[in-house]
Amino acid sequence: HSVAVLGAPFSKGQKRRGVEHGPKAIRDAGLIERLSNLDYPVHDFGDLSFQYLEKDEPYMHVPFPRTVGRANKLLSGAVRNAVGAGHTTIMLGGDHSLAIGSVEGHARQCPDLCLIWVDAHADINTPLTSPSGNLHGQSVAFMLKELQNKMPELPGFSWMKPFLSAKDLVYIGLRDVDPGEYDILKDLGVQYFTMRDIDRLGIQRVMEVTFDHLLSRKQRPIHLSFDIDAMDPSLAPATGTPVNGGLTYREGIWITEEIHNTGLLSVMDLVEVNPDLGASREAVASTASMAVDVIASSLGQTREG
Ligand SMILES: N[C@](CCCC[B-](O)(O)O)(CCN1CCCCC1)C(=O)O
Ligand SMILES: [Mn+2]
Ligand SMILES: [Mn+2]
Repeated sequence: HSVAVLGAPFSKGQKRRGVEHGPKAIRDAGLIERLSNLDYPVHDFGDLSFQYLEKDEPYMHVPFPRTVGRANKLLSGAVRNAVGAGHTTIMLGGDHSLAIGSVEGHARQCPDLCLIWVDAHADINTPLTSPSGNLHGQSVAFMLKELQNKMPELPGFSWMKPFLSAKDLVYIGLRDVDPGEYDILKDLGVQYFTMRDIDRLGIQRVMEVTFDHLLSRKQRPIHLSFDIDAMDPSLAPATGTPVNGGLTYREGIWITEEIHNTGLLSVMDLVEVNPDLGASREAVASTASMAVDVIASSLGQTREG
């Protein structure tokens, strides 16, 4: 079937400028050409245009709630339409707050989806536990039904309600988890693999256990939300919250090859590429190239020809 590419140039889920240029950096690294070499039609939907609301006072210590909420409402509709049209959909961020709209829109079309979150961070703070207030560190908390009694009514988010169960989520690559997030992960019994777990088990076993956890009872659509900061900063330096000790190139590509081989990938986010944060043009180019390799591998590019 066909692939849709959707650019989401948005940055208000966090405070560092530049991540809104992520989609352009990934495209400039040759994404469309690389996908066209694979054997299905590619539809580039271009970039969404987001409204930046001028009057958008913080709620508690959460900045830009209305702007982030509105952006995700728009993105939700776009992803829902792309999936509904039969496309495997690639959302290019932009910061990780965009996963709220991407996964929500996907879930409206595919309510039985499961979510694989590849990231150095859990992004599961509530507004009450968040150390920064930044919504890119809270995306998963907005999705989970089990957390709705812990979530305040944020202005800008009345268009959605939680839609995901904790058992339908697996994390891979965690290495910078806040205390409040750790408590939530333990309380909810979320399945997660830290970089230490990957060192102990190896990435092949991690993927076997991930698919057993998510797919053994029944096959269903996969939403892959891939934060480029899951990769080691030596491979993806141009990102807002780099953390040492990340995935090797081969671990990252093993993850995406195995997800492709399930035949169940339905929507993928590739977020947090910030071309303004590379120390050199080479650093930006290697980060964007890493993003293209992750996406192409998720869509069937192989290392064996
Ligand atoms: N957990 C953090 C980082 C969120 C990163 C979002 B992502 O994954 O999309 O890039 C805070 C991390 N931590 C705060 C204390 C000092 C060290 C960093 C937060 O701000 O919630
Ligand atoms: Mn993230
Ligand atoms: Mn991250």
